[in-house]
Amino acid sequence: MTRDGNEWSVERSRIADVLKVIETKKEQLLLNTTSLKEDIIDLRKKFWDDVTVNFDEVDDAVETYASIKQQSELLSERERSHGHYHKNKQLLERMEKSPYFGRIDFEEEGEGEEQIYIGVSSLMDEKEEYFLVYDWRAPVSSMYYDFEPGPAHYLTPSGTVKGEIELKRQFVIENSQLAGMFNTGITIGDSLLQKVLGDRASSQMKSIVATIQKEQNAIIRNESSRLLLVQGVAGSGKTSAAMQRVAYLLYRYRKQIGADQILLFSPNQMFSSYVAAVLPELGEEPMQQSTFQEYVSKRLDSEFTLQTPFEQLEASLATKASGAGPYNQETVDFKSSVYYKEMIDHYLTQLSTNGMKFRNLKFRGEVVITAEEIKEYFYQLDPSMKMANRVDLVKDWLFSELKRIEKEEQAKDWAEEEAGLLSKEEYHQAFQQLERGHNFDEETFDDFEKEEWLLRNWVVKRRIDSLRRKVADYQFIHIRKVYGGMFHDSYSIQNQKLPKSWEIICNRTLRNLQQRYLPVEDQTPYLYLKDQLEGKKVNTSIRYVFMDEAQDYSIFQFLYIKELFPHAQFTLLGDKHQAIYSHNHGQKTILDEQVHEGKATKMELSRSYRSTKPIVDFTKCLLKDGAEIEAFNRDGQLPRVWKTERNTEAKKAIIDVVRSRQKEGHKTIAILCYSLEESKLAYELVGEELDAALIYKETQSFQEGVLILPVYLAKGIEFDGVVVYNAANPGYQFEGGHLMLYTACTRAMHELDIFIHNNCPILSGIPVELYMKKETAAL
Ligand SMILES: Nc1ncnc2c1ncn2[C@@H]1O[C@H](COP(=O)(O)OP(=O)(O)OP(=O)(O)O)[C@@H](O)[C@H]1O
Repeated sequence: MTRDGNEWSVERSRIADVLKVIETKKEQLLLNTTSLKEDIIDLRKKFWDDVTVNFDEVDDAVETYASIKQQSELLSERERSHGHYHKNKQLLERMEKSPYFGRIDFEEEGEGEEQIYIGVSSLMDEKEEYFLVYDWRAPVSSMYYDFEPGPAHYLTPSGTVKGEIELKRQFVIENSQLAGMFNTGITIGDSLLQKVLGDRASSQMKSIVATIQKEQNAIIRNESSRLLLVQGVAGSGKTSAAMQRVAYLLYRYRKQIGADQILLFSPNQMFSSYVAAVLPELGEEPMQQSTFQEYVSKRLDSEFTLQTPFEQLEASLATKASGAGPYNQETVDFKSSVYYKEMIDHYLTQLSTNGMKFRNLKFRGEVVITAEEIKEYFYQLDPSMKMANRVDLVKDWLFSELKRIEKEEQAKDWAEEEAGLLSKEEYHQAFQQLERGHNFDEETFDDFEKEEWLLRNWVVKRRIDSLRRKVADYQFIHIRKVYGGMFHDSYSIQNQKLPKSWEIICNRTLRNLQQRYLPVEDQTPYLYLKDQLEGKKVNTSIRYVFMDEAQDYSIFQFLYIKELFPHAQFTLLGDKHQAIYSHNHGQKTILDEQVHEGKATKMELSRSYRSTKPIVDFTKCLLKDGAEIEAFNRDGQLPRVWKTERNTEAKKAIIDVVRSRQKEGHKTIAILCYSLEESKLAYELVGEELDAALIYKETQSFQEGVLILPVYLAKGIEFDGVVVYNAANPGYQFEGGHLMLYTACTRAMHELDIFIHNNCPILSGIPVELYMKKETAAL
């Protein structure tokens, strides 16, 4: 299509018309907003003028309360509307720059043809009669992503609408100007995608609404599955699809759910900040985000020193790199399995008749209720009751016992003494608290005896309340000992297959518990046991849970998370080829359908969009079963493998390579290392000269420039150029190590440079025509 052709001028003039409507709507909105703003200021100023305040009689007080309530409701309604207007204004401003990106001409069976323009939000004409632009999430818009010209259909709540797409067109509208226009046959034409994917990396992920692919659209709009599994190769758009799916669900169920009812479990906080801008860009509130580790810390931090997943990984990387084999692998495998969960369930059945461990309750340094008494009470309760219910009955009994003890203590000498020795501040505090609790009338504090008695009560209560809090928090159960009970000789595990190194596992677990150290593999099982005894801490308000990088969760972790959100539908997205954590080497991941016993729907994405074709062709050869990976046809240079012998040589080579990438215009360049230790070495070698940032903690945020970081911290993120610091690190050669190298190389969008300081068997299997061998002398 030529730029001066008739079609161009028709589309240009339509854009101009739509922009006029947007302008008018903006003016209208501004007018309404101004008057609303004035209303709000006025209401705030005169808030008390319209309220009749009278507390003389009960009836007057009720009336006063009602009138305050009415006035504040009016104010908050106005404030809400103002927020709403503000959001609409932002959307209109966004649409002003680019009102739409697609068009389909659709002839519905038995009806005339309609031109459907599609954009980030819908827009009606000035009379609010017909749509100038349809929201990309509207049912009719789905055809844009799903069909080429020809027969097409879409689903509406009242049934399927069939018809024919006569034309499908894409637009590039930048700064209100038509910059490109393509009629397209296939789903979403290559030209636009080429353009989008050729752009530079950014510290914030972008939305992909204009170029969503058919297979991604199926994930985004899936409504039927309670458990959706998405296995997608590196760069296939899993995270992007997840973000658009959140936006879709917020639109589809806008009357039923809000952004605070959607939760994304992300791999780390750097990733969270990377994806945070996508939903606001689409005019939606961001969903809740958390890492599983944050949840675990909240629950167990006060009881244990917790190992972080990164510490666990580092420990395992260090032993692999030294050639000693995976650290602690059998323990990790065992404790991450469903089998271990079943073992805990079995243990719980035993606990219902014997073996529970309780703590003595101490008051002023003396035991007032012994662990033995608590145990006796517990085991005389009906054993057919759930453990958690029995524990609650014990709690109620303890509360009543504490009441009795409180009374007894009030009569003791220490209470009299302590009441007599209160400081001025304490006395004041006691007076205020007693006043609040209506424990005395005005005369009481003038009556010496009464006052003394009240103060005695107060000092006893103050002390016993801290004990009450402990009881309320179930601290009377010695969970650490209960958990450890499974690893004692006295516990007989019948008919259960245990790992070969069971004895070592037992000793190590008991030692850790004694030292109050909880490694990652014990954290979820410990919480699971704790919840079975104390009652589950479920969250019923969350309706959708997304788990990105799902291959990094153990089956046990997933089962646990699933129980935490009983009313939620789950979307798990991940890539089996990027499973770099200890618990999933060679094991089934939660992306396997079999793990979910036929209750999951699985979708696969095999096309990679992030990297250029030469990079994808190279990286897929790092995998044994990479043949299924398909590259999007975007041109680029072959990856380069640089061989350096000595550190001084490597230093110069890496600096030169990074500088030449910068000269080519690339802004984010990552030097990816095997471990944190290697990252520190790399930083020492080239950090200062390249003005690079060393990323060593997951809490650091993602920024432009040269970054030096371990591969596992770069998960889910992408860079213009990637430099692999040393692909010959022995750790990569170990079982699962090639997946780390694969993860590292697939972070590159445009350029990939790999350094090897030695021979590198892992690269020897890659056909030589897929990369350039470089000697450093060539620099
Ligand atoms: N349909 C699309 N249109 C435009 N860009 C896309 C599309 N799908 C994916 N991309 C781009 O491809 C890149 C990779 O996407 P994303 O990070 O969502 O993939 P991923 O599958 O989560 O990757 P990984 O598993 O490697 O972290 C991003 O830059 C994204 O914008």
